[in-house]
Amino acid sequence: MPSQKALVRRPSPRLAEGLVTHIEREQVDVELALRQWEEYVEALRTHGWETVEVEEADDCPDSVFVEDTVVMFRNVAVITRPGAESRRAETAGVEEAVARLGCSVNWVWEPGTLDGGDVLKVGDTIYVGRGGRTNAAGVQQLRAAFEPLGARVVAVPVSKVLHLKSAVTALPDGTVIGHIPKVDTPSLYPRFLPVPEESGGHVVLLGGGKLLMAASAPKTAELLGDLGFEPVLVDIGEFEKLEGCVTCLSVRLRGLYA
Ligand SMILES: NC(=O)NCCC[C@H](N)C(=O)O
Repeated sequence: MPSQKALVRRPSPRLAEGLVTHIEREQVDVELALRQWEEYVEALRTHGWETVEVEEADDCPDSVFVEDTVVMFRNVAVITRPGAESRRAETAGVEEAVARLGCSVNWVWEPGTLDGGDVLKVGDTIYVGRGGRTNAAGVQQLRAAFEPLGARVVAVPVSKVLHLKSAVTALPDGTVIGHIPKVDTPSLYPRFLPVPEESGGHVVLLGGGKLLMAASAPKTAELLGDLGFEPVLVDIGEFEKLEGCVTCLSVRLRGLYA
């Protein structure tokens, strides 16, 4: 069976100070967040993923959103240069973790900025959101890293939400899903399915037809269940207060050369 590892990172005690850009700040309950994180990790494990914890970064409030710090394609990890300066210190621990797992490591360099939340892979197509956190140089550097490996990098504008994957993700059959009011250009995707809730646009593919989704999207879970998928719901309410989604709490590594 191919290696199925997922990187996760325990929330910082300073989580409540995490960045908020597009929504009103609400008080975060750090203890509840920790319990929600543990349940999220448990859901990954239950569905066949070996979780690997990146060393905690207690001084980085947003470090739990580990997806933003690294982008994987096959065995190659691109360590990002997060668009928010306050998040740049998060990358060192992630770099160490992926190197230890045997990944080939590459980097986004100044003046490039890129957040992993802006990168959506659908087969060999890599959509990259050009928005508040990812700039044109970041997009170019991602192209340079992954196109020689056989990927097609497609840049898409993001203006309504924090990251591309705050707007859209993809089902196992490649259909892109999103809540229309939050999606800049749905016509960019060859197959697009509108969903009734904003957080319904976020799915983590667990394998087979199983989809890890936020409990805040019950109508979308019903819609996708009715299409023959198996939603697995987790409550990530404390992370949603900081513009986090199910996708951003892990990085799945499927192409490890090990
Ligand atoms: N990929 C993601 O959706 N990441 C969420 C990051 C939330 C964090 N508070 C931030 O603003 O960077």
